[in-house]
Amino acid sequence: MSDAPTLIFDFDSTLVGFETLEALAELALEGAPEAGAVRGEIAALTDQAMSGVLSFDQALTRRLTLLPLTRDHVQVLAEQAVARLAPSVARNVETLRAHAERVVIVSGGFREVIAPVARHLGVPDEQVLANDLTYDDKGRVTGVDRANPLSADGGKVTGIRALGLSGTVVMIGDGWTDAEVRLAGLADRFHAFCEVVRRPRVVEAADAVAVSLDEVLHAEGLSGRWSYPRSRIKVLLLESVHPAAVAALEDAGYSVECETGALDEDALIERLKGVHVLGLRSKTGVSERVIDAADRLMAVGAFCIGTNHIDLEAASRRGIAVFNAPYSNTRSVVELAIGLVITLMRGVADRSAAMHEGRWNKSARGSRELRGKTLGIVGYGAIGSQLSVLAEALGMRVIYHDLSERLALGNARPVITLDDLLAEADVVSLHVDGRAGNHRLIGAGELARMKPGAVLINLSRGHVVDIDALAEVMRAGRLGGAAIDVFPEEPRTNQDPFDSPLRGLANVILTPHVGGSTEEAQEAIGAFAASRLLGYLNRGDTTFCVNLPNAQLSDVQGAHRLLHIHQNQPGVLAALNLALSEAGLNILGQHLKTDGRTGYVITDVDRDYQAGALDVLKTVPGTLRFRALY
Ligand SMILES: NC(=O)c1ccc[n+]([C@@H]2O[C@H](COP(=O)([O-])OP(=O)(O)OC[C@H]3O[C@@H](n4cnc5c(N)ncnc54)[C@H](O)[C@@H]3O)[C@@H](O)[C@H]2O)c1
Ligand SMILES: O=C(O)[C@H](O)COP(=O)(O)O
Repeated sequence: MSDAPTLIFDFDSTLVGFETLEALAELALEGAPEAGAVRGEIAALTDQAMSGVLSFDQALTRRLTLLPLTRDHVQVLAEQAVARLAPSVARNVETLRAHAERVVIVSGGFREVIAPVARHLGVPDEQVLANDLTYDDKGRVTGVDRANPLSADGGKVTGIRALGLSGTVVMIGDGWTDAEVRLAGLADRFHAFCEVVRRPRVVEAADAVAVSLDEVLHAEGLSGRWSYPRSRIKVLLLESVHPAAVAALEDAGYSVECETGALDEDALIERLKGVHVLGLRSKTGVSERVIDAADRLMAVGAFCIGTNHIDLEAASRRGIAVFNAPYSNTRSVVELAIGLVITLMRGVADRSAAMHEGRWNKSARGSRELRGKTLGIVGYGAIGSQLSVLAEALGMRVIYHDLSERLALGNARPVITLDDLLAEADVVSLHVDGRAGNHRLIGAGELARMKPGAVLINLSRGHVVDIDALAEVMRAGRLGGAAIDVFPEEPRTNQDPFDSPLRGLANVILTPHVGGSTEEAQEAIGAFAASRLLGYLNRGDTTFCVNLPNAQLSDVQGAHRLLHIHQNQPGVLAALNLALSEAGLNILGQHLKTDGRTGYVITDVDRDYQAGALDVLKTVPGTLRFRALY
């Protein structure tokens, strides 16, 4: 520990995510009519002091004068302080505790607010340099103890100098007074800490810029909670992935960038440079070319059910894990399917359109109840089987056809062939997956086999129905109606035009791929897919991964975790363990999961090994990807 650096932390906007005086202003001015204006003045004074354009002493005095502060306000903030640590500090508490004897907190803020945080981190009292508030006999704040050097300009420099620190000293903070410690020669390095606030003048004066504590710990050779600073792991989310996902990934410390629309192949290749994790929905294709061009990609999150637009084989070959959200929008699709059955069987869409054009057409002709009618479900997976339950509850008879053996729910009845289903159903609803073999599963021949007047619904994938053939059948009036939500070619963004031979046809409902687009579903997908990605990034957990062997893993405890993805070929595990043993690593636990093409070995090892010992694992024949977590 003796050659470890001393870390000097600023408090406000560094260890915690707030500025003390601004937070106290919130408490002291609650409900006051002038609150907004006073808070604004305080924030401006803080900023001027932290950027070095106003002296610290002046800023402190003027801010205290503006506030009717009491001991109670200070105590309330003190009680909140530990819960308001900056995110990267909160996740590195253990590391800071382990290093606490070489941690100093220096702040122009107040000891009463800092003390609980210092205690939480195990930092001894004598290593906390801060101002002491003074009170009158009614508990009102009168100012700060002027005998304390921290109350004056240059107070941090004076306080740190008085400590007489030896060895390497590292200053970490967001303000100009922190930069001054380095400029006074009292620190060997200054990290401008920008997780909470970024001040250009401070950044310019810094030796390094850190958007998280992970970065600082990594740069200073102190093991943080993770092997690689999370903020350097770039996540790119396309197609307006729900903010819940953005928040979850950012809260965990990763750097997230978002785009609203989908990207074409060339644009995606360009945009993926340096990206570790890609998130998308159904519109962005991830081809083999994209996978091969990606220089850092380790995981793809499909924030939807379908993964047919991602080359899973190519991803497996590169050891890139692909996740989806298989159940989060199931119910939304089913509800829309039910709505479409009723809407088609009553001709609601055309009647509504006529009314909007000023035409009144009251008639029962062609309108039918769904009670007692036969619903034919093609693809009895998650959506198909859920639809079966709801349709029966509405009085429909349900038959289904699936390539695999599926449990019949309620009174639903399996039929062996698609043709049998088409011949019997009044409503045909398609819920097959997007595999290539389902291309034009419903073409002219299948449409001809449907009962005259029956209706067709496609909420699965656009390539499943031959759209030209369907348009012809609808024009000929052979079918009663059709509702199509998915198309062979779909616009990438809401600004792009849409065209289809189905436009303008009677009792044909066209929806812009919104089967799963409900607020509930999108939020659930955002949370679920982000949790899968985080499980993989943080623990190596591959539960619900669609292209690599699934391994459910707990957090790494007291060990380093080595994740090795390889081609499933004989001898890899033996070679890996030989390499581990030759590198002097002590295995604490090991799992091997394989599927037809890939193997995944998770090895927890004792933390006591030589730096560089792990490099040899990348050379084990068959290795596709290797990473270490600690
Ligand atoms: N419109 C939307 O917004 C939307 C939303 C969610 C899902 N989807 C799509 O809905 C479809 C179904 O989703 P899911 O979650 O139920 O999938 P799933 O994988 O649970 O079920 C698909 C079922 O189809 C069966 N199947 C595949 N090909 C078949 C064929 N040719 N004949 C008969 N059965 C076949 C499979 O065996 C499986 O049981 C997928 O294509 C998915 O991408 C669309
Ligand atoms: O696969 C899915 O879940 C659906 O097709 C929904 O896709 P979307 O996220 O692009 O709406």
